[in-house]
Amino acid sequence: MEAKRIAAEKAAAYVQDNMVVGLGTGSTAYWAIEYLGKRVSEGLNIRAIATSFQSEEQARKLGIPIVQFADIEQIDITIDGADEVDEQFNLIKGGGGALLREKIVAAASKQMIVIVDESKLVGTLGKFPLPVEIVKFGFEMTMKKLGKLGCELRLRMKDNEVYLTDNGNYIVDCHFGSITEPERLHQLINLIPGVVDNGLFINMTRHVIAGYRSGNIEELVKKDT
Ligand SMILES: O=C[C@H](O)[C@H](O)[C@H](O)COP(=O)(O)O
Repeated sequence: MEAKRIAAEKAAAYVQDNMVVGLGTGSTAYWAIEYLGKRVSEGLNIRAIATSFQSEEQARKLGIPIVQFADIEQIDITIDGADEVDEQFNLIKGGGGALLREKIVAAASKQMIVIVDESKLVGTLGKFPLPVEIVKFGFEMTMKKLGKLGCELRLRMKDNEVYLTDNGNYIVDCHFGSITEPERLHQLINLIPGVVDNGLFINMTRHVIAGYRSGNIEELVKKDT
C-alpha cells in the first residue's frame, strides 16, 4: 500500500496546469487520482479522461473535471499502474479488467507514467497471467485458439458469474509462464477472431516510477535508442 502510494504521489507531481490527464485503473492508480484530486482542490486546473467507470466515479467525487474523447485532441499525460514491467519497459496490464480502455487512453497520450510497487518489476513478463479481452460470441472457440498459443487459460469469473468488462466483454487470463517475445505474442493474440485486445503494452511507456517497501522511490526513464 505504502509503496504504491509513494509512487503515485511522485507521478501526480508531474501533472501541470491546463493538462489533459489520463486516469488509470487499479489500486496504485487509485492513489494517483487521490493526489490529483487534492491538487485540484488546491487550484490545479486539469481535465481528465478515465480508463474505467470506477476511476471516473472516484475522480468525479474528488471534483476532477471529466471529459470525453470528443472534447480533446490528445492526452498530455497518463498515469497508470501495471501488473508486470520488464526491463524493456513492456507491460502486462488488465489485472483489474481495464486493459482495453487503458490501451486506448495510453495510445492517445503524449507520455505515460507507469506506477508500481517493487513486486511488479520483472526480468521477463509472463508469471502474471496475461489478460485477453474477447467478445462473448463464440468465446469457447476463441479460447481454444488462445490455448493453442501455448498457455493455460481461464475465463475470468466474479461472484460465480462470468466477469464482464466495462465494454461488456469477457476476459480470459492466459498463463504463459515466460513471455520471451512479447511483441510477437501481442500480434499473434490480436490476430485471433474474437479477441478485442490483450494486456501486453509494448513500447507504450518510457517512464516507470517504482515504490519500495523501504520508502525509497526508483524512477526509471528509458533512454533514446
Ligand atoms: O486493469 C487494471 C490495470 O491494468 C491495473 O493498472 C493493473 O492491474 C495493476 O493494478 P494494481 O495497481 O491494483 O496492482
